[in-house]
Amino acid sequence: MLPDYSDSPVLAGVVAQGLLPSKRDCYLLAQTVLRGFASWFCSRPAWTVGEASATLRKRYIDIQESYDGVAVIHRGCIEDYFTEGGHLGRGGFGTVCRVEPTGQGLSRFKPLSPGIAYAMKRVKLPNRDTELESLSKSFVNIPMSRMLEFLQALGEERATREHVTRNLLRVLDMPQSMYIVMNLLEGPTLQGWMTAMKTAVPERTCADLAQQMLSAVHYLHRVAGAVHRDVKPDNFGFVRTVRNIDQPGNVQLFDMGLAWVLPEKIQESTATNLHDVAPGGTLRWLSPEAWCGLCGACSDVWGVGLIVHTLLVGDMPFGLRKLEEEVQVRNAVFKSKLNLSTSIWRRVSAQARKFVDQLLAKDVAARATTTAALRHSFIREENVPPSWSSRACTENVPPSPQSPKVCTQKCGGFFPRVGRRSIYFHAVD
Ligand SMILES: Nc1ncnc2c1ncn2[C@@H]1O[C@H](COP(=O)(O)OP(=O)(O)OP(=O)(O)O)[C@@H](O)[C@H]1O
Repeated sequence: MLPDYSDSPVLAGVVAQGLLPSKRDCYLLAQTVLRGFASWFCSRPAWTVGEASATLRKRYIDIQESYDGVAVIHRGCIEDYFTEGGHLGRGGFGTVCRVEPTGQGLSRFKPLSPGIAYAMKRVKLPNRDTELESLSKSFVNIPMSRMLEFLQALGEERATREHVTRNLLRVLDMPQSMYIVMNLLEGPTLQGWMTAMKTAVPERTCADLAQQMLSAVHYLHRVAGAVHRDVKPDNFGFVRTVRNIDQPGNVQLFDMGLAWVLPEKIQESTATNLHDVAPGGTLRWLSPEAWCGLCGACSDVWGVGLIVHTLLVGDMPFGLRKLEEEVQVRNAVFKSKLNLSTSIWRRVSAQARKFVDQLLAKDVAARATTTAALRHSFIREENVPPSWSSRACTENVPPSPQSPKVCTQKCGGFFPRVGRRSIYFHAVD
């Protein structure tokens, strides 16, 4: 639709006075109309639902025929199916709340069970192709069968055992929103837990958490056939409330918002392959290859490596914690060397150091695959010392300027809270 220019001052003045327009008025009028047309023409793609966005909607509509985990409803009647029971969190892409299915919800959506509370995330469906770029463009490009395999893998009970939050249902509320119904994580996020920690984590606990995180990304790569692209402590959550630092319990990987579904599931032989993807992730948690617009299974391994480094010594490598600017972070990732021989690291076992070194190899060919990492002696419990990894080093970790509340007021905070929000950004060449 063309914009309405009838309220343009030139035209309004001419019409109001009942005068014939002068040559100058005609000239101004023509200019206004031309300018209006030009701006309409330039902004046109932003007004239309792009082809890719429309394809995505159509794919979900088609898939509901063959898969119980996808359903389409119209005109905002989600409240008929779910009762909201409190806000759980908000991210850059949506809000999450606790819900329980109503009787109507239970009879309409097969994957749900009575008497169980779930987490439900509301995401705005992309209206433009530009928004789709960083979100789920891969959904549009892969064959339908792969999209279905991905959704099914996230919906299986096995996902829970492999430390991935189970996505039971995607409800498309046309045309605006999508609701993702997941198993409810009752404990804090890994970042929340780390931030509230008064002291360092025992090495054995670090190994246990590392095993769970690797198992999650391994499942996503090998069974669902996707790369997560946003592995960070904010995207792991404890299934239950944490009571014991030695055995904090099970964590699960959630937030598949940036997951990139690949045409083929990843195997050991393709675990170091890199794919050309739309850039996306969280600044300090980006792998070296992500800065070049590339991504693969190894990029998620890098994310786990950063988390394990932080768990073991209370700080991120390469001085990342203190960096704010995109260019500084990029330089640190490319130019700073991984230093595992500082005084704080000398308190950590040799196998833990080797493990971190292999996960944070900048060259993807040298970086451990998930299979190799899961077989590492650090992960195997009998080899991990039960000692505190670096108990005496709390004073070396200044409170993060980004979380003064948690770090300074509550407990002095051992772990920094850094770089929380997922972003789309343009990688520099
Ligand atoms: N299954 C769940 N159970 C309990 N809480 C959850 C669950 N999923 C998400 N949350 C809460 O909601 C918050 C936001 O969720 P999520 O990270 O998926 O949103 P996002 O928009 O993708 O965020 P980000 O910008 O960090 O990528 C989380 O930090 C967490 O606290």
